[in-house]
Amino acid sequence: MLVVGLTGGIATGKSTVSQRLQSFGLPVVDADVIAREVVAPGTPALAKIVRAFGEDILLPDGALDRPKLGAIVFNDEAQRKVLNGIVHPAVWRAIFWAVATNWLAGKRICVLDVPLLIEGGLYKWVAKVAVVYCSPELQLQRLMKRDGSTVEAAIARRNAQLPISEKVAYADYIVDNSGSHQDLEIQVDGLVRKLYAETGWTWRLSWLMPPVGIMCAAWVLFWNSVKRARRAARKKR
Ligand SMILES: CC(C)(COP(=O)(O)OP(=O)(O)OC[C@H]1O[C@@H](n2cnc3c(N)ncnc32)[C@H](O)[C@@H]1O)[C@@H](O)C(=O)NCCC(=O)NCCS
Ligand SMILES: Nc1ncnc2c1ncn2[C@@H]1O[C@H](COP(=O)(O)OP(=O)(O)OP(=O)(O)O)[C@@H](O)[C@H]1O
Repeated sequence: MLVVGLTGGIATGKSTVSQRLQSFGLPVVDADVIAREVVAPGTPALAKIVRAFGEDILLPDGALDRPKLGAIVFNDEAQRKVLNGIVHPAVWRAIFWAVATNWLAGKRICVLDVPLLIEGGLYKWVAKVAVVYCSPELQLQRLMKRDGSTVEAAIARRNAQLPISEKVAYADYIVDNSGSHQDLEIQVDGLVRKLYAETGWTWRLSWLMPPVGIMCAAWVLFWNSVKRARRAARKKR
């Protein structure tokens, strides 16, 4: 399976690209969605956030007050590091399991949509890196329009990441999103063709993965039951 890291700067168009990739049937693992799931009410990560940032960081219904936490961490690097230290390990773990699941399901390609792919070092673990690019000025305009944010808030968010001009240095593929939505679609279609060409012939063996996965799971269950039986026998003696 070809694992592709999809990244870019904030609001350069990753989600728009990943929607198009999904329309071709490619599985996309979205780190932003995972980052929300791992801080849902009742999770260990949310408890740690409350310990670090105080009870005030929760809404009356117990959910995380995201705008409030955003206002803190996007204006204070030290606080952002604290939050990243809590949330990122859980996100990386969930991404690992999502990749493993797609692999066992015999998928030919798996795309990881991760805003902090470069900053977090995950780019070292993927076969190919695709960077969605647009100029910093256009990025700012799109960010303000999408989030209805002030120029100061948008700049603070943009500055919390490696500049897009530095991210492109890590790219195997650059998706230039400086034009219209239609221009972007043409580029993504080209990217999909290149990715399929990259998978070579080995993916043809991927139909083996589901039965192998089932056999592995059966083996784990069997081995656990053997261990349980041995423990029970030892207790009797
Ligand atoms: C600070 C939080 C609560 C703000 O939530 P909010 O709903 O306003 O933003 P959302 O999560 O939708 O993120 C929007 C974009 O901001 C950027 N961003 C988010 N977190 C970070 C961060 N820690 N550092 C730099 N950029 C970030 C990404 O480009 C992301 O796509 C939230 O972003 C968060 O929990 N961030 C830490 C987890 C993280 O790093 N997520 C990114 C994927 S790993
Ligand atoms: N080619 C384009 N022309 C005009 N607007 C665009 C274009 N591509 C994306 N946009 C808009 O720009 C905004 C940001 O795009 P998108 O949400 O896909 O970015 P993102 O990189 O996923 O952002 P984030 O890092 O916050 O997750 C959205 O409102 C989107 O509709």
